[in-house]
Amino acid sequence: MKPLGTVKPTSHVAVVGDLFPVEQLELERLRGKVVVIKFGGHAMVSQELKQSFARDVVTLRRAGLLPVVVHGGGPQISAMLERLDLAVHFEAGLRVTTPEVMDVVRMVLTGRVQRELVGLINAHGPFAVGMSGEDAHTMTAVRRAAWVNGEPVDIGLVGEVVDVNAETVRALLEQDRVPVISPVARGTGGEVYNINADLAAAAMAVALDAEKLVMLTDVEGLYANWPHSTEVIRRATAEEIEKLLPELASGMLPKMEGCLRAVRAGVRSAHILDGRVPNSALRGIVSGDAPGTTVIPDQEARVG
Ligand SMILES: Nc1ncnc2c1ncn2[C@@H]1O[C@H](COP(=O)(O)OP(=O)(O)O)[C@@H](O)[C@H]1O
Ligand SMILES: CC(=O)N[C@@H](CCC(=O)OP(=O)(O)O)C(=O)O
Repeated sequence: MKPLGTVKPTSHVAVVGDLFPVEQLELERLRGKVVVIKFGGHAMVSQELKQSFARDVVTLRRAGLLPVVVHGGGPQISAMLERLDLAVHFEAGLRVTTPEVMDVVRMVLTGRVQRELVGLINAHGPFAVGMSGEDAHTMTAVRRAAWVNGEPVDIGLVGEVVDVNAETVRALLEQDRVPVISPVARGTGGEVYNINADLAAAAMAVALDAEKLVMLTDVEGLYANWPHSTEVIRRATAEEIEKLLPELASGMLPKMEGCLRAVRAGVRSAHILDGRVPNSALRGIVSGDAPGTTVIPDQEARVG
């Protein structure tokens, strides 16, 4: 198989010229490397932000990086469930997913959110190809519980990714495409599972041996002692995040678990970025000192 690093960079777009020299250097360093970008549903708050995200992805691709998008859509699923008079219920940040809810999850994620992002990216050229984790056995999952106060709670058709077949994604990258992946997975018996998008992005980053995993959300980063304070933890090791996990609530729990798993499994760094800020994906990826929260492997902290 052709190494992914041989994909030729195409021409830069204007915004690359606006980067600081140190950012240009980082962009150069990341050429041919995979960056997995998780675009959270809470960061998709306006058309301008979605368009800015799409432009960033195309800029990265044109600069020779290999961006892979894993999208969320939690608020969009909840809005549709409410319209359909179906219950919206989470346990430890994971949606309780009945078979009826699963139909809505699949419909909203793959049929709507993914289609919209693909359309926005492709306004710049034929880059994006949408796919679901179900396609070509890309993500295989087993049913999982949520852990609440140390006890397992049944949350229905929610899966844990146990295998990623990244060949289809790699083939798309080799063709200069940008894969846009919905967090839905297939079970070994053909059943369909709802996967938290942060954990799906982390599994994809590990399988693709990504250089960076970035997660765009609706806060500046991981707050210490939230909700009492909004002081952002700027940098933490995997070990430090592991200690914090039991204190974390709602959507931040799977996000930090995803960052932890990714850096423990070889991804060089994981970042929580404020997706409400235009160009946050591009700036966060090329900045030497990314805004938000950066999670690094334990050994890196010992070295540096
Ligand atoms: N320690 C924390 N720091 C920051 N946000 C937190 C923290 N704990 C919980 N949260 C919540 O997590 C939310 C982000 O997760 P989530 O709602 O799942 O967003 P997304 O759709 O981007 O995945 C924040 O809006 C905030 O309400
Ligand atoms: C199991 C589980 O909770 N799945 C999520 C999938 C979407 C998601 O994670 O979207 P965000 O990243 O926007 O939160 C859900 O149903 O909301």
